[in-house]
Amino acid sequence: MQGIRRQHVVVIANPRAGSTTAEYLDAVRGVCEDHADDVTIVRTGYPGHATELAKDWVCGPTPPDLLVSIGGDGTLREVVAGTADARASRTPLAVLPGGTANSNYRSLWDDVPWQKALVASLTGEAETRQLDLARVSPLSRLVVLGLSTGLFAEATARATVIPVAGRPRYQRAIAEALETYQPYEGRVLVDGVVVHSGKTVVANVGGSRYRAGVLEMLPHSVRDDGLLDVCVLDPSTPPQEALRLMRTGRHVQAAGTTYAQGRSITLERLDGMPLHFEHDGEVVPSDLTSITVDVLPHAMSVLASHDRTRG
Ligand SMILES: Nc1ncnc2c1ncn2[C@@H]1O[C@H](COP(=O)(O)OP(=O)(O)OP(=O)(O)O)[C@@H](O)[C@H]1O
Repeated sequence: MQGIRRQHVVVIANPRAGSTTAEYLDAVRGVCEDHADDVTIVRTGYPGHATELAKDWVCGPTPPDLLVSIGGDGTLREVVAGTADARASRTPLAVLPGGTANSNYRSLWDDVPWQKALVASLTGEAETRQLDLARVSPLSRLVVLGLSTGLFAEATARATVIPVAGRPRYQRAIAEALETYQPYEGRVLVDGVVVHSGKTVVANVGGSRYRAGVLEMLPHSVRDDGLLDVCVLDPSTPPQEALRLMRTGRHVQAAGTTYAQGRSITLERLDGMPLHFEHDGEVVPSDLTSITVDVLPHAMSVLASHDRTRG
């Protein structure tokens, strides 16, 4: 497999994502042209466009032999939504960073320089992994990276108006959210069994070990084990301290942390107020007080590093 040459590479790029610039896309084109006969770069024009483009390319008359997603975690979710139903196409998918948090990129490539990931994807040196996805019901939304409630949902909503580039934007958003945030009365069930009941600072289901690019929220998560990981924090450990520990995954040993794995995770808010949540970095408006996240085992085929440390 090593040293193959691609015939046609299609790059779907979100020019509105946090770090996708014209110069970056020119550089990507240059690297692709060293290893492929034909390179097409298509830019998204509106939210949801990446799903349409991905579906059209992989289901069309001339599918590429490599599809590349450039943008952040939201862009990748849109690309996967377009290709997951068309898996018969078997078009390999490569992920490059181009967003703000780029948590998927970190999880797949351990943040190596993008050139290394791209060359490995072009030449066949990368490993193909069949990652688990998840679906949120009753909304029927596909989740790639992970889903969270409480503090993280609040911070994600704030992040859109914070004029700071890159991962520090989410750090700032979380710090701001902490100033006014109140834990909610919640319950979490894993495969029908209650694992948490009471004050809830944040519940995170995934997916990726990382959220916001730097918080190792799910340090035990393996993305192709057919299971979802869930981590819930209550206020026993002050959230500021829990977030500090989370940078190295040590929050799982802290007081008030619940960590579990299963195929179906139900998140509830018990005080009658809507359960605010985000997934893949996008806040989902809804009046629901309860949602269930079900694993879709091995539903996403993606190229990744052989050398990643874990997950
Ligand atoms: N041409 C466009 N104009 C406006 N929005 C767009 C356009 N194309 C895509 N989008 C939207 O941009 C949003 C943000 O993209 P994305 O999440 O990839 O970047 P990010 O927020 O910078 O990165 P991350 O999710 O890694 O923090 C997506 O929700 C997508 O729907």
